[in-house]
Parts: sequence; C-alpha cells; structure tokens
Amino acid sequence: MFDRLRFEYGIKVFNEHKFTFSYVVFLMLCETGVSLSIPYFAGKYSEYFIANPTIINDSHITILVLWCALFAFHSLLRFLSTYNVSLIGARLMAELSCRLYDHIQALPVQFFKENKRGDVLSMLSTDLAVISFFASSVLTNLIPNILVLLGASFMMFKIEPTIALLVVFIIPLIFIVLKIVGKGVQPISRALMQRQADSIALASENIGAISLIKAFNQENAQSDKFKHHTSEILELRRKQLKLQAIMSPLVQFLSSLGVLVIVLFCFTRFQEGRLLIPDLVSLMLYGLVFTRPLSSLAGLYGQVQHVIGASDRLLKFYHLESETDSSSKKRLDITTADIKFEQVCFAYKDKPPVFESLSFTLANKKIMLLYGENGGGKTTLMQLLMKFNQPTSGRITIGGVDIANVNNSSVRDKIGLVSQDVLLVNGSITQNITYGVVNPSSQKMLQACQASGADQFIQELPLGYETQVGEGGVLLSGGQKQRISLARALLLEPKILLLDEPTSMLDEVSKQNIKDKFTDLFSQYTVIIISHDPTLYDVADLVYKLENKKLIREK
Ligand SMILES: Nc1ncnc2c1ncn2[C@@H]1O[C@H](COP(=O)(O)OP(=O)(O)OP(=O)(O)O)[C@@H](O)[C@H]1O
Repeated sequence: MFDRLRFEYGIKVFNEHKFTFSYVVFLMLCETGVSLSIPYFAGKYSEYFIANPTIINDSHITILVLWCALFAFHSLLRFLSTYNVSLIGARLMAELSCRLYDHIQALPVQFFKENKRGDVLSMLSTDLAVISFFASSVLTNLIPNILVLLGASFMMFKIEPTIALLVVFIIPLIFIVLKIVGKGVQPISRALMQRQADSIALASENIGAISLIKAFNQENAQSDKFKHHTSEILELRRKQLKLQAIMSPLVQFLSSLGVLVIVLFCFTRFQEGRLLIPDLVSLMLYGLVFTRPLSSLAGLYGQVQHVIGASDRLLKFYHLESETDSSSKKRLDITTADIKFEQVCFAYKDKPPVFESLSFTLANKKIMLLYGENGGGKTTLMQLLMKFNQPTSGRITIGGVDIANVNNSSVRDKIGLVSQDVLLVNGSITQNITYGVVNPSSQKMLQACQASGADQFIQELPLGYETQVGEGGVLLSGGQKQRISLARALLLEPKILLLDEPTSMLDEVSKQNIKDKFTDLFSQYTVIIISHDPTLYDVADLVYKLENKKLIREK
C-alpha cells in the first residue's frame, strides 16, 4: 500500500513542480552529455596525436584549451544541477513539514491522548531529516549516475556492439547482488527509525516530568532506560552502516571485474585488427566512466532503503483520518444557546460505555452544576459538546441545531472553555488572555481580568501583563493560571461557558469573590460547571449528579 502511496505522492509532487524538474533534468542531461563526450574526444585526440607524435603545434594547444573549456563547462553544469536539485529538495522538505504539521493539527484530540508526543516530534525532526537528506543529496547523484551509466553503455555499444552483451550481463548480476545484500537494510532502517522515535519520546516525557523524577529519585533509573535505548540505536546503526558499507566496494569489485573483461576483450579485438587505437582509448575510458556510477549507485541503494523506512512511518501517519469536520458543513448560527442532550450514548474505543442514553436540557443563559464520582464521565460530556468526540448514538443540539451537522470550528467559537488542567502557551500574560481573539481591545481585556479576579495579582507582578508565564504556565501558581484561563474564556465573549472545576485551585477569599459575583459574571452565558464545590450549589439553576452512566437531577 505504501509503495502505491509513495508513487502517488511522487506524481503529485512532480506535477506541482514539473517546470523546475524539467529544467534540472535538462541540466543533468547536458552534464551527462559533457561527461560522456570527454572519452570520445580523448579517442579523437589520441588519433590526432598518433598522426602527429612529435610536434607540439598550435592545433595541440587549441585542442588542450578546448579540453580545459570542456572541463570548466562540465563543472559549471555540475554546480547548476547540484544547486538546483538541492534547492528543490529543500523546498519540498519545507512544504512537506508544513503539510505534516497541518495534518498533525487536524488529527482528533483522541489521537494525542493515545500517542506519545515524542513520537510525533521525532516524525517532524528525524524522519523528515532523513527524507530531506535523500531529496537534497541522494537525488543530486542518483539521476546523473543513471544517465552516465546509460550513456556510457550506449557509447560503448556504438563503438563495439558486442560489448553490449557484457554490459547486459554485468548490470543484472550487480543488481542481484545488491538485492541480496540490501534485503537486510530495510527492516533494520525501520527498526532504527522507531527506536529513535522511542528515545525522543522518552526524553520528551522525562523533561516534562522532571519534578516527578527528582521527587521519586528516579534519575538513575531513567538514565539507564535512556542508555538502553541509545545502545539499541547504536547496535542497529552499526548493522545498517555495515551493510551499507559492504555494498559500494562489492559492486565496485564486481564492476571492475566486468571492466577488466571488457578491456581484455577489446585488446583481443585490437590484436585481430578489428579495433583502432582511438576506439580502444575511448572504450577504456568509457569502461572507467561506467564503474564509477555503479559503485556510487550501490551506496545510494542502502540510503534509499533507509528513506523507505522513514517514509513508511510518515505515510502511516498521513493515512490517519483527520478530525471529522468538513468545511463544506454549514456554520452554527444561533441567537440563543440552549443545550440539549437527547439519549446520548458514548464509549471510548475498546472501552465500556461512559454514558448510556444521557438526556438533559439546559435553557439559554441558565447555569447547570454537574458533579459525580471520579471517572464518571463529566469531562467527557463537555468534550462531546466541544465536538472533540462524537456520540455513538443520540444527538446534541445547541440553539436547536444538531451539532453533528455543523462544522467544528463554529461550535467551538460559541464556547469558552476553562479546563481542569489549565493550558497556557509560552508567552506573556497578555498573549495568553488574548489567545484566539481577533483585535483584542485592552479595555475589554481589563474587564475580563477584573471579572475573573486575575487583574489584582497581575498588577502586583513586576512586569504586570507582560510577565512571561513559561511553558504551560509553569511560572504561575495553579490558582493564578485558573483565573487567567477564566479571563481568557470571558474575553472570547462566547455564548456558552464550560467550566471544569473552575474553583478547585482558588483560595477561600477568591472562591467567595467569584461566588458573590457569579450571577453578574455569568448572567449572559449558558453555563455548565463541573465541580465538587458544594458552595456552587446555590448559584446553579440546575444541579445534576452523574452516576452509573446516568444523570440524576438534584435541583
Ligand atoms: N481519552 C480517553 N480515552 C479513553 N478513555 C478515556 C479517555 N478520557 C477518559 N477516559 C475514560 O472515560 C471515563 C470518564 O472519564 P472523564 O474524564 O470524563 O471522567 P470525569 O467524570 O471527568 O472524572 P474526574 O472527576 O476524575 O475528572 C473514565 O473511565 C476514563 O478512564
């Protein structure tokens, strides 16, 4: 399947860049033409030299000057084709990494919960680097080598047709040897790419959990684990390098034997008077020209196997289905934001159902409090409303519109989320509060921060709103992050607010503050709060308990 996908992708890329490719192939053809003309002229020059052996005259000098010009022209063509192919490779890589990034971003949230972050990162770094090396360095040699090989065979055939038989014999022999030796390279390369990804995943996980590692004195254990991964990588790399290193000399040896046979054969023909000296000189030089690309192609063969390993992982990734959204679906356009769950069932893949026939109605601008046992499905319910997951059956409507029939972004536009694990980006407090807001006004930002109780602590920071929060907001306290997260949700001016344990990290004073302002603060939104905080019971219009996959109304 991947071979077909690789082929289809290759054709697509070719079509997109056909003019540049054609230009480069033209340059390579010229370069090959010049390479192949050198032995031909050598033959001609030897013919002239035999006719005029002793006198170095003007013609000799003209020929030598022309020869130098030919070398210079060849070098110029080599520069142009190498530069252009490398540039195409670099452009393709830039394009591929952007496409890959977009694809990663379009994958469902569930994918990121099931897969390691490091695995994804290694695809964007290691796997792409392997393909990039292939595109920029291997391709620069592959096409000219093949062209030179074909051209040299053709020229030898023209001078002495029987030599074609020898060539026809040598090339398949070399190919068979390459196939046998190269058979081992592909599985090793695949295993190597996977091991490298595992090692990056481990490092990325450990860096994220460094406090845990230190708190539990796990430094040595984790270091041993990393060393184990590294030694596995080293062993696979050793095997891969060995196989790759064998190929080139082996092919060189076989092709040199082939050339020796050609030379002996030519001498016999020469002795029989059926071959002239200029032709003999040209043939011997073509013989040398013929072996060079063969051995370099053998080296490339190993690298191609390595690239196939890397591209398999990328294609597997590309093949994953994006989030089920279609921009063709219409936007959610509502004036009121009443929420309705109608007999909603949901189960995570390979797991028992989280809900069975869940139904409730929350009127526009009302507040619903939801609580229940850990793992009961409260967060899952919110995620269904955000369209991070789809119900297995039943329907969810907002403002009377089934959210399955509208596009994801328009649903998420209407919802402000304050999640249990507050997610902040590495930047200033302002950047975090205005995240996702087009043309934020500083007055509105201030109002949102005052409403969420964030303004006070922000003003006390030396850099105020320009304070950097660190990766994931690590430079702030849990309660501070929660208030910023609430301010961010309010600034978006959504129709619905989903608050997952919004007061869990707040101190008693802040909790009381929010509670006092609750009705004012949230009167313009339809609100679902997940909380075990009993003080919120009073401010809610509806209270539901989620128990045994069912909702029980308590208020
Ligand atoms: N992404 C996921 N993939 C598979 N199973 C999941 C996933 N997220 C949650 N679950 C499972 O689904 C069930 C409901 O989880 P959920 O997080 O919705 O519960 P919750 O009521 O919010 O829990 P808590 O009160 O502890 O936050 C749990 O059994 C949990 O293990």
